[in-house]
This record gives sequence, C-alpha cells and structure tokens, in this order.
Amino acid sequence: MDNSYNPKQLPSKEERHKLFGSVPPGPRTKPHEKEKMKDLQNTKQNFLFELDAVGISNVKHPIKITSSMVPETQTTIGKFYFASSISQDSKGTNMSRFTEQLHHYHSEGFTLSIESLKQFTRDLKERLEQKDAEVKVEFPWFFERKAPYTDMAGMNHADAWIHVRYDEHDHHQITVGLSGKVTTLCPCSKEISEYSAHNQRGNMTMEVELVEDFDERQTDWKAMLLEAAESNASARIHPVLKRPDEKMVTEQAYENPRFVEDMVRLVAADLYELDIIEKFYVACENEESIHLHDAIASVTYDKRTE
Ligand SMILES: Nc1nc2c(ncn2[C@@H]2O[C@H](COP(=O)(O)OP(=O)(O)OP(=O)(O)O)[C@@H](O)[C@H]2O)c(=O)[nH]1
Repeated sequence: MDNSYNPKQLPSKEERHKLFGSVPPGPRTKPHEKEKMKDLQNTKQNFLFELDAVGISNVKHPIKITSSMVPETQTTIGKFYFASSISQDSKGTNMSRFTEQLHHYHSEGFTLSIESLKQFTRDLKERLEQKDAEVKVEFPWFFERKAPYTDMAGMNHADAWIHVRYDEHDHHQITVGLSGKVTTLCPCSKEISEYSAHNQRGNMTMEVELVEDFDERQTDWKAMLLEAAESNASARIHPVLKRPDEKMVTEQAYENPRFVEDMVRLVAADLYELDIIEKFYVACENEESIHLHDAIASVTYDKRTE
C-alpha cells in the first residue's frame, strides 16, 4: 500500500485523476468536422417498419405561463416530450433538433400556451423534415386561494399538461389535463354513524380533448378543469384556514358528501356541458383515512360517438 500521499499536501488534480484511473487520450483517427462525419441517422434503406414516435422525453426546462387566476403570469418547470413519426426508409431522427428548437423559442421569450405549441409543432415538423410532430409538456401550476370567511390568501398548486399533435393533414389535436386535490366526505359513513363522517383527500385527474379552434383567450382551461373538480367536491383545499374558515369548510363538506363514483359522474356532467370539449377522461383517487388503500373510479366519454 502506497501511503506516501499526505492529505495535507495533496497531489495535483492531474495526478489525482491518474490515481483514480484516468488515462492519456488515445489516437484520434475519425474526422472532427461535421461535414466529414458519417450521418447514420439519415441513412436511407428499408428498415422494416415505419415508427409512430421517435424523439426525446424528460426534458426539464423553465417555462412562462399565463392564467386567469392570480398570479396572472408565472415561471414554472416544464417537463417536455417531443416526437414525430419516421418512415420505414429512414434510420433515425435528428434528436438535437428538438432541444435546439426549444432553446430558440426560449431565447425569443416564448410563453407556453396552446397557441404557441401549435406553432411549435408546425415548426418542428419542418425542422425535422418529417410529416408530423408532437409535444407534450407537464408542469406544476400555482394559483392563489383565499380562505372562505377571513379571505386570507395562500398559494395552491395542481399538475397540468398540454399535448399538441400536428398531423400530415395540417390538423392539430389538442389534449389538456389537470390533476388536483379536493376534500371528499364519505356519504356512507355520514349515513350510518351517530356522529361525524370520515373524509379524505381526493386526487382528481381530468384529461380532455379540445376542439381544434379552442381559444385560450376566452377560456383558461386550467381554471376550467380546476373549477369542475372543486365545485363538485365536498369542499375545496386551502393553504390558510383560520377557525371561522375551518368551521365553514367542515360544515360544507358534511352538507356535500361524495363517493369517488359521485365525484367522477358530477365532474363528467360539467365537462359534458362544455362545447369546447370533445372527449374527456375523469378519475378520482381517494386517499382513504380509514384504510391504507385508496378508493378509485374513472369514466371516459367521447361526444363524437353519439
Ligand atoms: N436518432 C437517434 N439519435 C440519438 C440516439 N441516442 C442519442 N442520439 C443523439 O444523436 C444526436 C446527434 O444529433 P443529430 O441531431 O442527429 O446531429 P446532426 O446530424 O449533427 O444534426 P443536424 O445538423 O440537425 O442534422 C445527439 O443529440 C444524441 O443525443 C438514438 O437512439 N437515436
């Protein structure tokens, strides 16, 4: 064992790297210049199958979003998925072009919206030289919430996502979603007990396909989905509650008991009534306070099949 190194007189960084296994660079025989490099991705040959989606996922990037609720603008973290189909005769896609375009949009001060993602997918299709392109972005959305009696405010959040697909016929398919928490009070427990009723935190997930000409300036889809979930729950979730507020939400929950089945049906009815929605999926997952397991229910409905 070589104990000649004294921690108080460390070897140089280069020597330390050698100590831990770094070796000198090997001979460089392949070209450095882009134009001399082999372009495997663009090899044309019969590669057996056309692919539905080729791209990159899990791309975290700061994004600017707007809202009809306070705060009206905010910077949050988007997690992106980018893809396009590729033909049978194409070996691969040029993956650097996805993040290249994202950075370009970012440096131009882009605000994430359905409209900007429609443009983004059109540009992406061109940049990739493919027949379609899609982008999905998930992000935490923050909104101010006031207590029902004292009006004391705090910040709540929900997880939101937008998925825009641009196809070869120049059409956009727009899907948006929101996952947020509500309070639910058990109707069965209320019915059978002499006192009280157990309640839980319910996680509502709504994913809807919007009409192609949906206008975000008329409707904030995040606020719309949040309202569909919260207005049908036993009570809303609040960051700040003083005693008069706590009394109000407790009584409100007791007056509006909900099973998971009730939640998804009531939210489905609200979404059904909105003309801007063509198809919806609604799910409720209750973190039961009297069990270790959760209670779940979901419904999918496509108005176009009527
Ligand atoms: N197609 C493909 N590329 C990959 C894969 N894994 C890594 N890469 C990427 O290959 C990339 C090289 O990017 P390209 O966009 O093809 O580079 P390029 O040909 O110099 O770019 P252009 O000038 O846009 O044609 C790097 O960004 C790697 O991330 C893979 O499984 N498939």
